[in-house]
Amino acid sequence: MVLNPVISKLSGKLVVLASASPRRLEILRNAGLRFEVVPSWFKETLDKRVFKSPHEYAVETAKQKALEVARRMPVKHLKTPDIVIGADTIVTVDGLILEKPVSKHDAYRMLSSLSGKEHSVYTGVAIIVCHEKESKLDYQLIDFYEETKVKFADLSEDMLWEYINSGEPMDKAGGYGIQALGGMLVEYVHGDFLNVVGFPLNHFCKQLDVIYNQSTSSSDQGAESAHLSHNGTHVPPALALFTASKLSVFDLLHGKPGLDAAQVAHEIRASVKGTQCLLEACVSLGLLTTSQKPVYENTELATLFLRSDARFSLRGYIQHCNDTVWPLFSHLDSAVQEGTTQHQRAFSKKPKDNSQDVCHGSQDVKLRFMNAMHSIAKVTGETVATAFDLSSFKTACDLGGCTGAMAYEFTKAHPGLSVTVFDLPSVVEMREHFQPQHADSRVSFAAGDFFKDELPKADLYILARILHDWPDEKVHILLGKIADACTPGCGVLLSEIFLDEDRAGPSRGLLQALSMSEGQQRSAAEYSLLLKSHGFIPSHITHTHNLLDAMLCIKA
Ligand SMILES: O=c1[nH]cc([C@@H]2O[C@H](COP(=O)(O)OP(=O)(O)OP(=O)(O)O)[C@@H](O)[C@H]2O)c(=O)[nH]1
Repeated sequence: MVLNPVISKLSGKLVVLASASPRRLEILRNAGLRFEVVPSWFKETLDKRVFKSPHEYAVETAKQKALEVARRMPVKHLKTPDIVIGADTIVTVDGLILEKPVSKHDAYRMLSSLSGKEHSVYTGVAIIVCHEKESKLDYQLIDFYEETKVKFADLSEDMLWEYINSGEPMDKAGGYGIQALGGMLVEYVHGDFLNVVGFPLNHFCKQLDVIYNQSTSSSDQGAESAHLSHNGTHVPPALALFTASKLSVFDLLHGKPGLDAAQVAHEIRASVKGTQCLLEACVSLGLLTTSQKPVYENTELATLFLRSDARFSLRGYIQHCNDTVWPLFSHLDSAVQEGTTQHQRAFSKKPKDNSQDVCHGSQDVKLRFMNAMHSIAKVTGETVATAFDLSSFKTACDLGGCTGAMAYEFTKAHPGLSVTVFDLPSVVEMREHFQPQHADSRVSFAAGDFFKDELPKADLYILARILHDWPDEKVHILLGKIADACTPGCGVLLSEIFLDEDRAGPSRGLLQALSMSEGQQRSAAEYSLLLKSHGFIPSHITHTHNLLDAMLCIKA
């Protein structure tokens, strides 16, 4: 019997479990999944110090385990799997990561550090969806982690050694097996039990659901996805999101959860039939939930990211995508044929660069653009600001820092740092429209054009989502100006999407490049080369699992 309908959708596909763990095999078999087991040869030796948090280490290890198998199979097994699943379980206590013990003494060290305390168990999971393209492996990666808290009773020396001598600890993270004798050591478990055993089944099924629903909604011509379109053509999921956001559906349902379609239609002044279709589409995309009646409520995702007043609201960015990015993409065929941006076709006007748009656009256009940048900076700011130890820098300048949302994250994370936001006069003028999350006198604003004017003096220059907008010639002008303003020891903190070195991903960067703007997406090595040519030596690079990656470079 298969309880989860998504598991049954995988029948007929070559699903591979890249794990030698008998527990993972059992958990997935019991769930009705049919798969082959190909244990990964990836050695679990990643440097733990480069990960900001333990779960990032577990996710990266899971990803490397799965990728090793996905890459090996077409060569050694002469078949390309459809899906490869990798996982890695770790235990953390007192800031330390515990994996499988290497000896009895190591098991003793681990178990005695857990005695009488609560600890966290993280399992990182990577799902690689593989495709073969011109006999090369092309893949989509989905990764996630689950945390479970476990408390151990006080363990006497006798108990500890008896347990260790049973042999059970040796192949288990943290040196215990909760599903067997180790269960006797445990006072309580908060969270998913199977996550401790080695595989978060519930979270996995939810992720499969997302993958399955996304792929059906983007490839099926089924009645449901064609529902909203009058001519019966396919409606991309993004349009339902854009429209619901524009009509303030998520704000409405946050204030008044549990309205039916007619009530929502009345409030947003739309037709009942159209609203019904829109709400149903949003449910299918995981943005709304519905009940038997049927009435509608925001999902957690919508509450976190789609409300206007949410801390991480993406509403400004969604509106920018709807009004500016989407019209460009609706001429993608011409963009690809001509290799140029489609401003002329989409907006009946000549393309302008970003700065000109912000300088010369109407008040509305400027505000919309700033809103979009503000949304992204709020969502990514904390991750970028905390990516590196910046304690040696006292002053920073956030070039093109717009509303200051990123700068406020930097001062919050680094008590000794002051940040000057440097942006075009028209942007600095309008920043008052955006309330900072907390007042901070260490953030100041200066107006100017970073290509033409003198840059404010600083120890550290922040370039977050700036360089991808420009071709190499312009990047050299800007980096040259920064280099002139820097003395040895000063730094550049660059934050962008870093493309894989083989340019096989991530797709969010490659898809963004399709807008054919003046700029270009680059890999970490390509950015490093540009920076090195101005005397900046990369000291740390991090792939953050948030929208942006980051690199810290120091002036030699
Ligand atoms: O309570 C329990 N906690 C943990 C386990 C088992 O511990 C291991 C964790 O190790 P890892 O994630 O590195 O996985 P491996 O066994 O080495 O297999 P891979 O081939 O996937 O690397 C895991 O087996 C858990 O099941 C347990 O059994 N109980």
